[in-house]
Amino acid sequence: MARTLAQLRADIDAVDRELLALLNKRATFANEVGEIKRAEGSPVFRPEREAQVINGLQAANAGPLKADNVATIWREIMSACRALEAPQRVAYLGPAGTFSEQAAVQFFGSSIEHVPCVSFDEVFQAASAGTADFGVVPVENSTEGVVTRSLDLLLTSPLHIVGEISLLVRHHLLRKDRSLEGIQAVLAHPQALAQCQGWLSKHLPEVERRAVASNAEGARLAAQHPEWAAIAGERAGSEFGLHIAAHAIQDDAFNRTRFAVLCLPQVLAAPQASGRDCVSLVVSVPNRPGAVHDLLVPLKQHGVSMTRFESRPAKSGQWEYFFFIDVQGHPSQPHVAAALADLQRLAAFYKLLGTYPAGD
Ligand SMILES: O=C(O)C(=O)C[C@]1(C(=O)O)C=C[C@@H](O)C=C1
Repeated sequence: MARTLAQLRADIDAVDRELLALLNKRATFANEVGEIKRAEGSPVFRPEREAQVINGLQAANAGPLKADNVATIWREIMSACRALEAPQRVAYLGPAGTFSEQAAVQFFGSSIEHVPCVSFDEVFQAASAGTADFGVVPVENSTEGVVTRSLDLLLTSPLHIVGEISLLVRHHLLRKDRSLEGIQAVLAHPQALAQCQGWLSKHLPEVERRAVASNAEGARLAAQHPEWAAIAGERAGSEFGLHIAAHAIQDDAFNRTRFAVLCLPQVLAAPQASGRDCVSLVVSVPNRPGAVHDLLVPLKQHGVSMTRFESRPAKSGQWEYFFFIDVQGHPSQPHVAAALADLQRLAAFYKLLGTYPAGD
């Protein structure tokens, strides 16, 4: 005979008690791991280990839970266990409600100490000076291309990249009012204004577009000025009590932003190989014909795939460029190590930005 709702709920309660006991048992082990790490002076956060745990569980998952849900649940479990070992302070472009905050929480789980900053420069500063253990900054958007300030800061910063996360970015027009009537200015971060320019030109062609330090800052101001609207995500809307006057106004429905997770090498050295890794580097070449082509030859020769190639002016006034390159693999793999060594030999300037488990 089929069980009743009350019986099923009693069964769920019993399973929850078992899960709770098991989770606490797991947390006790993590605490012990924390003691060993403290004695060794080794880092608490081990992204490659977390990636292995999640990949292993997804492979073993018999369902009906979906693989994505397994990842989300264990990311939170490991976040809570990590916080017991030592709280991890994470800097990002604030205030509360930004996509950067969402990226930080999605990457580290919600058991972190938030360090909201007013600019990307301040995020780099916080993580370099030790006010935060990690920094999270956007590096690339699928509509607008690279986030130039982040790349410029990476070039000279002592921080290195230890992880990446990509978010689907949906921008809404947020306002005290639900209508588009009487809007005098639209406030957002310049990146968001650029990502929504098609919609703005069509629906609010006469309205001033005002750049502010972050989308959440725009939302905060729009909450105080009913004649202003902000472009931001849902998180910022609920944070500041705004309505969505127009939904998903970004020009590209699949608009994504990739964030880099940064820290000092003393906080966390390059993560070990997770099985699906990425290496980011920046190089420059002498200003002569064929130099860029020559630079890429070692990658082909050693069978290393390049997933990104971006140029930034070197600001020397000489039409010289820095090239930001991502390749697949880990330097512990001989073909990757050989390609990187050749690249380093050919480049006038070479800086390894980081080696980390590849994001989604
Ligand atoms: O295995 C470790 O090093 C742990 O500290 C345990 C644990 C986990 O909860 O599984 C927690 C934090 C680390 O980032 C990796 C994994």
